[in-house]
Amino acid sequence: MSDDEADPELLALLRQHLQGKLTLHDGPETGVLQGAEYVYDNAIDVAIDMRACKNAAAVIYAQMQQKGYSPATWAAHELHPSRAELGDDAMVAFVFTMDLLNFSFWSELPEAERFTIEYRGRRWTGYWSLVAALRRALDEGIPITDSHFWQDEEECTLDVLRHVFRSCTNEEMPLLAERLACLREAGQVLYEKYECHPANLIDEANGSAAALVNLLARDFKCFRDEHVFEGRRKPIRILKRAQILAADLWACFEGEGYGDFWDIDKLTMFADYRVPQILNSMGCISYSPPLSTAIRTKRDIPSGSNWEMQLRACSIWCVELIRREIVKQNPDCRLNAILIDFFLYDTIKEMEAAGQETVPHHRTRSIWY
Ligand SMILES: Nc1nc2c(c(CN[C@H]3C=C[C@H](O)[C@@H]3O)cn2[C@@H]2O[C@H](COP(=O)(O)O)[C@@H](O)[C@H]2O)c(=O)[nH]1
Repeated sequence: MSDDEADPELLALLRQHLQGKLTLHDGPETGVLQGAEYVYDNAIDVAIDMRACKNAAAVIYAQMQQKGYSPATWAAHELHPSRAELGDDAMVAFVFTMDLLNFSFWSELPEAERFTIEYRGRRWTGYWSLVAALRRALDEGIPITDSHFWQDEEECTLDVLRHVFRSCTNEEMPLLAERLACLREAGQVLYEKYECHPANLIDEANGSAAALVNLLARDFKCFRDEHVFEGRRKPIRILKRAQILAADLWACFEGEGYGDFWDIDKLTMFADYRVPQILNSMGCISYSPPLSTAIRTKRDIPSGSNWEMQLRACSIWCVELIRREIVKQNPDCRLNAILIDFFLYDTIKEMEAAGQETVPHHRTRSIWY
């Protein structure tokens, strides 16, 4: 075919698109948003306040504009390593390891006694303690981001992991044995299916964030964050760490190379224990009296329970409604659920640091978030 003859198949696709018959954004779906809406439609303990969401949309958008929120915000955090520092493949391995273990840092101990990592002369807690511990391990020559190491039962032992995550207080990192199990499983799957390199997983997703999320949920039990809701045959997919892994890659590679996903806007908010907290403090979601009491008295809310599923799924749906409201109020804006989520997480952490938390976050201990 000479250069000036267009490919008939391409012409047919173009014709369908122009006739509105083909949304070029077809492609893999994760099903997370649909499941979140289903739970919201059947929730009785969590409600969404549309007026508060409209107000929140305006406030969030204004502050995100003012702070210039963009994928580059990720690398702006002083503790996140940069691509330049690590190189692309080591950066992928770091982000993969980080989001494999990115769960359950909360503690009931006072600030001075809770699990804390000392690194570069500072004390890091919560999510940042994970980032600090991984960087400290690499500085110490421990190959904590190498999947061969994860599989080596002589080298990568629970005691070595205790050393990697040693606290400068008496409290051990929560769920340490579970974290070792995640590393072991991921090492095994990467060995069996992806020649030991997470970068091969990204290549397999072929530029689709939804496909990457689905591959993670399909091949790794420890990423398969899905739970039965009210006996429904199909489990509800939340996939928080699988989604935040795709989002962190997109952000740290600023949408290029290993972070280049054509469907990145399909990802939803990451249902953790911090964003529901700020949504509740902004009045966007509210709780039934029993659930509200359970959260305010810091009672354990079991993983996969009806209350917990409502909390997580309604938060996902609430952020989607805020996102739609932001787009309605600012038609040309390019914000997606990821950047709104990152902003909400960072904001509640600033509020926590300033002692301005008005409601506690909910207490669920699990490997999912
Ligand atoms: N939804 C959502 N959840 C997030 C994050 C992050 C950090 N992301 C960084 C990357 C870009 C952003 O700008 C952030 O700087 C951690 N988490 C989750 O929160 C919990 C940790 O809470 P705490 O113990 O208080 O630090 C735990 O479940 C963890 O998985 C986020 O962004 N969104």
